Amino acid sequence: RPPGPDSSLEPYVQTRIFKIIVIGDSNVGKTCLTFRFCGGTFPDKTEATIGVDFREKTVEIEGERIKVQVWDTAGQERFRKSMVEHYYRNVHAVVFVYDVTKMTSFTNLKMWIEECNGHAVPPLVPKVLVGNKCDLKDLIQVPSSMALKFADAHNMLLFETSAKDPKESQNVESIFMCLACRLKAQKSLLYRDVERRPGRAHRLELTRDANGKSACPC
Ligand SMILES: Nc1nc2c(ncn2[C@@H]2O[C@H](COP(=O)(O)OP(=O)(O)OP(=O)(O)O)[C@@H](O)[C@H]2O)c(=O)[nH]1
Ligand SMILES: [Mg+2]
Repeated sequence: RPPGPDSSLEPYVQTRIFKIIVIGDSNVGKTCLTFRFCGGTFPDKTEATIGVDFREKTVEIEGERIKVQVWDTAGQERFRKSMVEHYYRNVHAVVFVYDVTKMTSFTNLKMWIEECNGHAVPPLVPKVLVGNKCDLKDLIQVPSSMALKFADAHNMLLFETSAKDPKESQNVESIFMCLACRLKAQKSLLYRDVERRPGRAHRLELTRDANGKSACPC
């Protein structure tokens, strides 16, 4: 049967892209965490990131394919200064990382949050806190209770992870999946899509409704 007028009502499937930036001191493990999420492995050797490295992974949430675009940023000031504006432009979510074995990487979070706030990131943009290198149990300097208090005060979820330990890979996955779920649930992104592509919003909405209940892991 040739396609009739009804074919225009078929749900329009478009892969949405969520831009998630990973921020924090140099050496806390941002590159390793993003590698673990996007590639599934722990890199043997890393160099300090210069500017930004992009990694991405397509995930499926409630039947919708979503491209999670991870921006692995540089922690060293000299490698990031010309890039900062690009990091924060149209960002959908922010991951702040510290190293549980290095107190200064935790106390510096204040500075990273200030930088983020200084770039007019809307309050609706979800932010999470990640304490990395939990496999180094004997070297822990930042107690969970302290990190939790900080996360609460800043309205963020806390994830304690290890990019290195394969047994923790599920935890690393849940950082990004949790954010992707929250973003998917946010109507504002839908409206942003509407602005860019007039006429297609209705079909996107149909896709959402058809998928029923949330499969969010958090
Ligand atoms: N034990 C342990 N080491 C880790 C872990 N994650 C990263 N590392 C090590 O920490 C060092 C720094 O990791 P990177 O991922 O390059 O750090 P970064 O935050 O990207 O650093 P910049 O790019 O300079 O901002 C490397 O030697 C990693 O092997 C972890 O979960 N456990
Ligand atoms: Mg790096």
